[in-house]
Amino acid sequence: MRLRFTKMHGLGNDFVVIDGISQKVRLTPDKVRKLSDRHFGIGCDQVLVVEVPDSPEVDFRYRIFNADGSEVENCGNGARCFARFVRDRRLTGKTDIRVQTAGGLMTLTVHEDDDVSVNMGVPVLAPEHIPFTAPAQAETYPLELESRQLEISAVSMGNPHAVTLVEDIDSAPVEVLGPMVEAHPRFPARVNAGFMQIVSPTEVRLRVFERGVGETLACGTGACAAVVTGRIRGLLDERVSVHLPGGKLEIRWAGDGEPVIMKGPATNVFHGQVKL
Ligand SMILES: N[C@@H](CCC[C@H](N)C(=O)O)C(=O)O
Repeated sequence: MRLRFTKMHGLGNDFVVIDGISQKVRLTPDKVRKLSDRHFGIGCDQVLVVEVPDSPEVDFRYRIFNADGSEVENCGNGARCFARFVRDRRLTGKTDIRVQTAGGLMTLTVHEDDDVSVNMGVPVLAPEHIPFTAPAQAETYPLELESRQLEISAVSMGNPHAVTLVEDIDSAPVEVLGPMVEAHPRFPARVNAGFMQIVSPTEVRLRVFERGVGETLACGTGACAAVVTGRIRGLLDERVSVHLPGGKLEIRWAGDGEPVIMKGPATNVFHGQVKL
């Protein structure tokens, strides 16, 4: 099977994006791992597949696969790249695009400057829906690791996130704690592990150890989750700049019951064909 693809990235969180409308795409976890491999494949954090939606009320469905082959519910940077992909390939002429993912519906807006805004939906805090094992919903939860206890906040942005506050993001042991949090038994579907340094009420620094990938240069849903948890803890304002290793995202959250809005870039790298 030969597939046309586009390599894209959102702040260095990189994707192989495949048009599953004009070509037949049958991905297995093994094929996703091959495409994602940085030595023997194209290399990416996630593979995204654009498909015809189930309902005429939305414009597209897009599916998200982590580099380890697992299919997941949501991807913020991927959503922005998806929006640019369907516009650039003229799969739609709309500037407001409605898309269905395994995590729910999203609306994306492509701006004149090519940045994309995404309505990421209302964050979910009920532990059983994250999913996270806890006796009751709380702002923070103690999480026992082998060597120490962390104080985490937990939220779903369609996909699960645990966020820990750190003093200094540069020296935070993300590569050690990240895998322990990701695989913690209290997160039955595993979890994306974010580490956030608060710089001011309008500015944070963030590193994310992503479920199914490892540490990435940026995580869109992770940035939304970090701002939601920081707001709930009374540490952040409504509009926050999130500085990730790969660049900056603007996140807005008005609070309880409101959707999170994310704005940032989406970049084409190259087009190609691959034999699977
Ligand atoms: N990079 C993404 C998140 C991708 C999915 C995540 N690894 C998961 O397993 O939930 C983003 O920008 O949000």
